[in-house]
Amino acid sequence: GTATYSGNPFSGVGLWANEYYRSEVLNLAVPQLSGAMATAAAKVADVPSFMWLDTFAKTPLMRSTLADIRAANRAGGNYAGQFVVYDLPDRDCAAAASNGEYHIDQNGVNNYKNYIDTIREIVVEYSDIRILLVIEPDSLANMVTNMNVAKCANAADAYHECTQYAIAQLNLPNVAMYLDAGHAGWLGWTANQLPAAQLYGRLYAEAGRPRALRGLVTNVSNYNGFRLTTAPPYTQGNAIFDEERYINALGPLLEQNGWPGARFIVDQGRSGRQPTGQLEWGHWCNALGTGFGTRPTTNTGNPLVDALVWIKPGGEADGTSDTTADRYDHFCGEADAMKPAPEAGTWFQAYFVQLLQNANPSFL
Ligand SMILES: O=[N+]([O-])c1ccc(O[C@@H]2O[C@H](CO)[C@@H](O[C@@H]3O[C@H](CO)[C@@H](O[C@@H]4O[C@H](CO)[C@@H](O)[C@H](O)[C@H]4O)[C@H](O)[C@H]3O)[C@H](O)[C@H]2O)cc1
Ligand SMILES: [Mg+2]
Repeated sequence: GTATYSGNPFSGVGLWANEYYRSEVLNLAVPQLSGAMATAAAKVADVPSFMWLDTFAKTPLMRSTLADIRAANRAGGNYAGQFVVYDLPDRDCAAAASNGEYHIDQNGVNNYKNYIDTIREIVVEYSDIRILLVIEPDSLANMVTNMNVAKCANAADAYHECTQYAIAQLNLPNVAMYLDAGHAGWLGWTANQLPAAQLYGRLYAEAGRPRALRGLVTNVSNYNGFRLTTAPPYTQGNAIFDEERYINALGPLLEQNGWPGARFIVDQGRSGRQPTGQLEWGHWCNALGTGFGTRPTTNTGNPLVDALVWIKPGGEADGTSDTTADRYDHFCGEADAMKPAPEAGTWFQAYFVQLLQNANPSFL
């Protein structure tokens, strides 16, 4: 069947447009639009994107999505599922907007292991389907650059233990995993490249070079171009001003630091407009001047890059702009952050409209 694979796990399968995002677009976005915008918006629902398992309560959605895919494959399809594993204890340790349900000082590591065990059960139940996994956005990248942040330093051991547990438990024949590696404006800085390569290489070796661990994913929930000819102004003279340059720099360092053959996928869901409206490269929250980007494809033009994909579902907020909220992060209050914005992960209609208006290729 489609499940087992060799080489690029994105080759030879169709990607699935899951019902969760389809429902947001068709039931939340489209009814607020009319005419050509409504017609264009409905097309977005057909673009395959990753489903975020950002709470334990959403794990049943993984099962229902895989049941949909099984039915489609039985009817002649050849679809794979795409999911984001995202529930570390003390999650998003350098920010506030996406803090999660589990806490290290409240049995968080054991809760996380139960979350992973649940996902493993579902993967085994659907061993007839190829399952493409992004593992824990923002976690390891924070271990590279934010050990000066108390919450990150305190979370380091738990992040390491939980990541190794996830890799081991999800190392299954129908799975391909990509570990989060920030983006060009994060780990692409010269000072960060080698420490990043050493951290990922060590993880890969410690994990025993698991077959299902295919490589790294970049630009999750960020807005960088994949292949630009002009450096955006906010890239501050960094020679690594797009994701391809970052990957071409990191790939060889991984080869030299214990991870030969690592491959990459890149989030392009919100990268269609370059330069974006960001005033600073580090302003990650609800950035102005962005658009839906390249539709998911394996036609990347780079042997290190398995696919360009949509990981952060465009239209779901990055964080609330309500300064009185528990999870308020000052980055969501910046001049280049769209306001008013709802809590991370909830529907942000004005942002969806911005992405649709600026989409490249256009949906209009
Ligand atoms: O001129 N120079 O030579 C020079 C050298 C070094 C410099 O330092 C670098 O500056 C960079 C900023 O330019 C920093 O990158 C930012 O780091 C933040 C985390 O700390 C990231 O935030 C995350 O973003 C995620 C979505 O991507 C959110 O989901 C998540 O919640 C959120 O926490 C930003 O993206 C990312 O852009 C680097 O760490 C820092 O090392 C700077 C200049
Ligand atoms: Mg985030």
